[in-house]
Amino acid sequence: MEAPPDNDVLWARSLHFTHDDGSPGLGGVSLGVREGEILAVGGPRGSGKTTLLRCLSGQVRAQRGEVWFNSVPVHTMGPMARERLRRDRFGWIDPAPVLVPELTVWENTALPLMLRGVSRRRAKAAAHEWLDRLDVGDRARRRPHELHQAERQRVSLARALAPGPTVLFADEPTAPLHRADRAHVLRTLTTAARSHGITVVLATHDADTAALADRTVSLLDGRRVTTVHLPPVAETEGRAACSLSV
Ligand SMILES: Nc1ncnc2c1ncn2[C@@H]1O[C@H](COP(=O)(O)OP(=O)(O)OP(=O)(O)O)[C@@H](O)[C@H]1O
Repeated sequence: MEAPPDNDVLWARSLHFTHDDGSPGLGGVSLGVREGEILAVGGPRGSGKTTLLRCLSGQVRAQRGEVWFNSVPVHTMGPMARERLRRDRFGWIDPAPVLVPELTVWENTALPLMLRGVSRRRAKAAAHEWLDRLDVGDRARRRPHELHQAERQRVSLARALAPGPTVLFADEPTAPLHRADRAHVLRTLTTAARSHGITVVLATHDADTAALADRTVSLLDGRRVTTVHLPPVAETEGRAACSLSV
């Protein structure tokens, strides 16, 4: 088994994933993610972005291929070890906010920290700090149903960032937000990640979102493709793009 390059925090080789019902998910994806990098995973709906993030974060195990985190093989870990890795080192943001309805906003935000053994007092302070940064500090004592969808998604971001994950996986994190909100939340997310040295793997089919990343890898039908922009040939033909499997 060949070990991954030292400067890649995440490294995957030839991931093949088929869903339980036989639907193809990934058809041999390889990639490396450098420490502190913000990597966008682009591609149209159904191209395999979510499946790739789930394999990289250890939520599911690819049937074939390898995933390494900081030179440790994830693909050979059992479910408990993968669960611990996700709890201690990774953060996850879903396209729609998933919060515990019975807990207040600050309790939701503090929860991952407390699960890692941080005291309630310190977890509360960190939660408030992140909620303020994401402009929802004034909602800290409310319950999720009292907030707008966009505010709930900001809380999800605060909850994912508060424990300072090594890698944050964000699956279309601004999908439920309006355009103006989207830009602000994304800037906050990328600025926070850069200033705290958090590596981000961001699934998106939105070019504006991908533009905030350091690099983009594109998927099509569960495989990596390279998008080539061709220069305009004639005024009437405009600009063209095509995708090549690699
Ligand atoms: N739980 C599942 N069971 C069966 N097939 C699935 C399941 N989840 C996804 N798929 C299929 O796997 C393929 C890849 O889906 P995936 O959600 O990874 O793509 P995506 O690029 O994230 O799409 P989207 O932008 O719509 O979220 C699609 O054909 C999809 O229909």
